[in-house]
Amino acid sequence: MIEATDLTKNYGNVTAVNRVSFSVTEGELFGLLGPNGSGKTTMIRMLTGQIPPTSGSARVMGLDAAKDPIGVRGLVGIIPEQETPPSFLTAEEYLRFVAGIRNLDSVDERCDRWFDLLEFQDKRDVLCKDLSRGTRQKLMFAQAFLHEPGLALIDEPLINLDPIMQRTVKDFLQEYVRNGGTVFLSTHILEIAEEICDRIGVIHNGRLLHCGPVGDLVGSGRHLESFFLDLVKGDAGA
Ligand SMILES: Nc1ncnc2c1ncn2[C@@H]1O[C@H](COP(=O)(O)OP(=O)(O)OP(=O)(O)O)[C@@H](O)[C@H]1O
Repeated sequence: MIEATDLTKNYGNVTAVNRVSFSVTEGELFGLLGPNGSGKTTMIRMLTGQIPPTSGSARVMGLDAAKDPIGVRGLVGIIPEQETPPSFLTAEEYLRFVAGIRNLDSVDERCDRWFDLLEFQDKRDVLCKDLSRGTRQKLMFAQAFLHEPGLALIDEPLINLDPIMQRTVKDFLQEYVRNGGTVFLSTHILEIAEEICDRIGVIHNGRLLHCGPVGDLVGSGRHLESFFLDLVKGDAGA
């Protein structure tokens, strides 16, 4: 579903992502972990064709993300970091707007499913500008999955959600991959990765320091936190 080869992004003289290669296969829940400023958002932006790489390439669902960014965005679901829905639409109007752009059928059923699943039926007629941050995050979730994409790329999925809703979203993501979907998420919350991811990549200063199954760490009796801290601190001191 994702094949990144030597992916690199420079912003002026800052190298945000530095020759990163990895792949994600169908049905995987892959987590990209890294401290603040390590390159996670830049990586997701390149994978979704929002910004071109400086060098290297990314194939996403068979398309070159730099050469066919619109094609990629048509196929995948995306929840960008800190993005909020348009302030002048209600929650339902926004979902219908997305459904229209994506040319979806059964729009009533799709909207109802998401208002029910994430428990915000009572907010469907509220203007987005008047929604709480958590409810806006729910709406961003709904828009990303409305077309039932084969691959979803999510930047910090659980930020702003209360523990009950975090549980709902984690359960949903795990069921989604059990049913053949693929998820690429970025986070600096290690517990999320440890709990739900099949495989993790650890990025620091734009470089991928590690890529492997979470089960390997658990099997070796290590906690992700100590593994992560050793990797990142060791790299900082290198
Ligand atoms: N548009 C930009 N122009 C210049 N530098 C940028 C730009 N976007 C990101 N950077 C820099 O690139 C590096 C990686 O940033 P990025 O946002 O990808 O990290 P991140 O891992 O998502 O961080 P966080 O967890 O804090 O969201 C940082 O040094 C950041 O300051």
